[in-house]
Amino acid sequence: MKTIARLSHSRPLLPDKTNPFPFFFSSIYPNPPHHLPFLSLTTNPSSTFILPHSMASSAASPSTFSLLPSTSTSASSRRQPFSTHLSFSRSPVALRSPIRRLGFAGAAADPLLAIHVAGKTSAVVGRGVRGVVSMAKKSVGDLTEAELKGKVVFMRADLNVPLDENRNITDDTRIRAAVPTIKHLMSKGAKVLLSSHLGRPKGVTPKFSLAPLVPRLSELLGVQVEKTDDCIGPEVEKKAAALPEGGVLLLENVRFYPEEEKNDPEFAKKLAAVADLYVNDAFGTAHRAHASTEGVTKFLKPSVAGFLLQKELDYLVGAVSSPKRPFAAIVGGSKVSSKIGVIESLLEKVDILLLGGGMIFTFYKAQGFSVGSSLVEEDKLELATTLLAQAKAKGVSLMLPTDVVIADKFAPDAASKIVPCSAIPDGWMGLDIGPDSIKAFNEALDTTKTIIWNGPMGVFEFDKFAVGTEAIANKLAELSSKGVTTIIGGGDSVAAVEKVGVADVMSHISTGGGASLELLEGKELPGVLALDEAVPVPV
Ligand SMILES: Nc1ncnc2c1ncn2[C@@H]1O[C@H](COP(=O)(O)OP(=O)(O)OP(=O)(O)O)[C@@H](O)[C@H]1O
Ligand SMILES: O=C(O)[C@H](O)COP(=O)(O)O
Repeated sequence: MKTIARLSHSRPLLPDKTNPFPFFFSSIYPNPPHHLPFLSLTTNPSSTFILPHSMASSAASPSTFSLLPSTSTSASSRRQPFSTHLSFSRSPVALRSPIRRLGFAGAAADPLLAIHVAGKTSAVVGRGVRGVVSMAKKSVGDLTEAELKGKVVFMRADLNVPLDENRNITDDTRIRAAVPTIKHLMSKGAKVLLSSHLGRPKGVTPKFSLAPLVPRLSELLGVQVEKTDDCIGPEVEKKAAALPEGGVLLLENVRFYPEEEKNDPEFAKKLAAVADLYVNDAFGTAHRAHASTEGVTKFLKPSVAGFLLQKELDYLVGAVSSPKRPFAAIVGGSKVSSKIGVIESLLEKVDILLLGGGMIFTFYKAQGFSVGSSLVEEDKLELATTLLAQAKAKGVSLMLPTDVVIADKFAPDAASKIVPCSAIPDGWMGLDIGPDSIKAFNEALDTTKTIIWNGPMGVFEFDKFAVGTEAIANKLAELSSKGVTTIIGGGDSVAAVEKVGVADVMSHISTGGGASLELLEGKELPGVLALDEAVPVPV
């Protein structure tokens, strides 16, 4: 990960397979990675946001916003392809109030930051900012050795990894991501009860057992991990009592009990029964108010955030709340309906919004274009028009692709051609963004300092229609190496980035699909909210 290379720790902190986030062993980030949004931003409240010359000049001209076709309703004017030039109707100075660029001091001004975790407020101390208090969550890194040594820690991780038909792990990312927190606890002499769900079982279902994870966990942790056949009850009590300091006990799938997802307090109490304290590192499940993510905090004190949870929030909340600007979001995927909340929320934050994937055809149709047999959500046409108007009103440069790759059927071997987005023939469907759009998107991205990407640009599962998605992945990789903060938000976009082989280059790849979406929508995550507050730090 390139982020690591930039650290200025006095000791080498290089990532390896067992420790992808070595800098999180530092409890208060003495020298956090400088490209994290909250750290690279100025703390001078009177500073002026300066746009590159070309943008600043267009900023002076609000009327140049023209990413949409002419508002004329005449058929001929409507059939012109979209113009996609960039423009900013905001005044550069008024882009964001200064407080938004104050890193974690912005917590008081931005509710999103109120759910942040501890460990970095010191980064802005003494830089001329006064009277603002960070409302952060307590981190496992804040606990002293005395608070951990010999203590039984109930640690919730998201070890929901994909398994093949032979129950071999096909992607161990989530296991590796949990390792730094587990190792930290081990090194402090804690006894770790590791809890997770796998899949969505209805009752006890052997194929959803966590047993296949034991060898890989043991290998990554360098100790023999023991496993129980249950997650509560006498077996857990007995094995927990026999656990040595630094030992790890993997509890069976917590969702074998329906009480887990019901957040049943009695069940939460049983989960907590043998533990002294709680660490939540399950970012991927933090949007669920379940017994092991939320309920258990009522019975265990302290209840703190693990390093992975902390890192996810650092990037996803930090980037959205206090981005280095210009800040762009790329939103793709199949449906507008699944991304409405994300788009609406991002319109409040970003300077540039690029839309791709299946959802664009709903926007085209809303503008009066014929879209052939492309994916369209008829009941979202009005919404699409509203979103375009909202973008315009907020001065966000919203870009839709100007050309698309169309196919005669939804299949990997379909016949295909490139057409302007206004000229999709009947019987053809758009399955990718075209080369002109890729060029325009790349040019827009070249101007940015922070990029969040959620959702593929096309049907990337078919090689023929993966060009747009792969081009964006490569562009983000290139920009990452130039210091742009690049954040990939879960699910298919992560799969695409991995397919291209550039995952390691990105600033942050989220381990949470649903959780990262909810966070980007501005929703509060119950698994984070339930954790203890850090001691307020005046900054
Ligand atoms: N033009 C298109 N027509 C139909 N389906 C498309 C098109 N472009 C992309 N898709 C499909 O969209 C799916 C992803 O959409 P979805 O809304 O699930 O995104 P997502 O999974 O939420 O993204 P992420 O996981 O990154 O958040 C992919 O399977 C892809 O094939
Ligand atoms: O895979 C995920 O997104 C998380 O593990 C959460 O799983 P869930 O959607 O089944 O709650």
